Amino acid sequence: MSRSARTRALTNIGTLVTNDPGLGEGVLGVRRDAAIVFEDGVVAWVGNSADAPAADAGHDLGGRAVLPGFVESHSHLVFAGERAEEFAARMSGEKYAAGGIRTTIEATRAASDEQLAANVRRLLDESRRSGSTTVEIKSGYGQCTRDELRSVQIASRFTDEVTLLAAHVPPPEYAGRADEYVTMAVDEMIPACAPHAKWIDVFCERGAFTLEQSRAVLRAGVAHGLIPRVHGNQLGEGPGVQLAVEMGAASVDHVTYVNQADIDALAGSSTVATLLPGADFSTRNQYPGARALLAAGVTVALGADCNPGTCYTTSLPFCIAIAVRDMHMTPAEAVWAATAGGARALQREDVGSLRIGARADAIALDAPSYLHLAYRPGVPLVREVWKDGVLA
Ligand SMILES: N=CN[C@@H](CCC(=O)O)C(=O)O
Ligand SMILES: [Zn+2]
Repeated sequence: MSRSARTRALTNIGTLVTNDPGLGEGVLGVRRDAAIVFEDGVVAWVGNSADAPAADAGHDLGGRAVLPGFVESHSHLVFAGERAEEFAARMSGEKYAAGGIRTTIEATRAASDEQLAANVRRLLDESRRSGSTTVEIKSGYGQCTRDELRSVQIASRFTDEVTLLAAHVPPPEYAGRADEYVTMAVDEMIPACAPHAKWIDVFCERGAFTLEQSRAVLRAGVAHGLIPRVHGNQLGEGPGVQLAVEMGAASVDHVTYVNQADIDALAGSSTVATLLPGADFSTRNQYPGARALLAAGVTVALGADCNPGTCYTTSLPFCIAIAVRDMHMTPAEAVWAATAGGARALQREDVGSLRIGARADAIALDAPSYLHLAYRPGVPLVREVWKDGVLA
């Protein structure tokens, strides 16, 4: 199939997930025996395979499933080194503590720009192979102006969804002086980095930053044109969810330990709850209460949260399998959360669905239905990935 074809028809699709209820059944807008046509990088036509219009290039899916590409709304790809020993110790009973982040700060500061960029490229390629076509990338392993600045600059070479994680954990030179670190971040780091980012993020958690410190960081980001998102309620109950709602954050991520007031606040807000079950898996944490959030009407996204500490996977299919098996989400809820949910968390309307006019970002599975993503855990089912209508 030519890469320069203007129109491409994908025919003989066994199950097509559109995420447009107007195009098919249920919230996933599922159609059987379907076809889809991409034109100039966007979705131009969806219908029955037998009715597919002529196109410059054709692709027979042989009954396989086609879905929107996954929208990964939470990843920490700018780092050096790894922490396999820390993981092994956890599996022998050690508890995860935010302080482990400092090991990666040290390695990241010591790495060259080229090494950091090569690591981002490697992980993005891995992520693409498991079906992610839009990926948010956070900084957060620099924690000083020089290293946060180069982190967001490197991230911005690869994605428009760059997050300045200005306050991840106080770095070693600010040990016991988190307030002073926040003052530095507000006065110096955020103004320097903001032109290279879209989002501002903070780790509001015991062992990281308090409510007041986190609020100050988010406010400084907003003052420099960034949109807030929050890491919160990962390791215990805390103020992260409420802060996210107060700030009108796009998402609050982790949301593992919440009370009814947190759920109610989220339900009455536009803040997405982004659940990261891979992190709970790799830290032997409890899983988030997805059913309670969904029952309250909260918008739920799923992210893979690739990072060297809590979760060294880029695989959203793996997270979908956990969400279904252990968090009791239905396969349809989990697939929606990893596609349309991720798009909501990034405030994007052009990705996360295959409605007419959406970006032609799609994946084909080596399976007849999206159900197999949970039914066949650990199997590399993503066979083809189209980005902007072109086979990647
Ligand atoms: N929770 C904070 N940040 C990362 C973990 C970072 C690390 O341990 O290196 C997360 O999303 O899980
Ligand atoms: Zn994170």
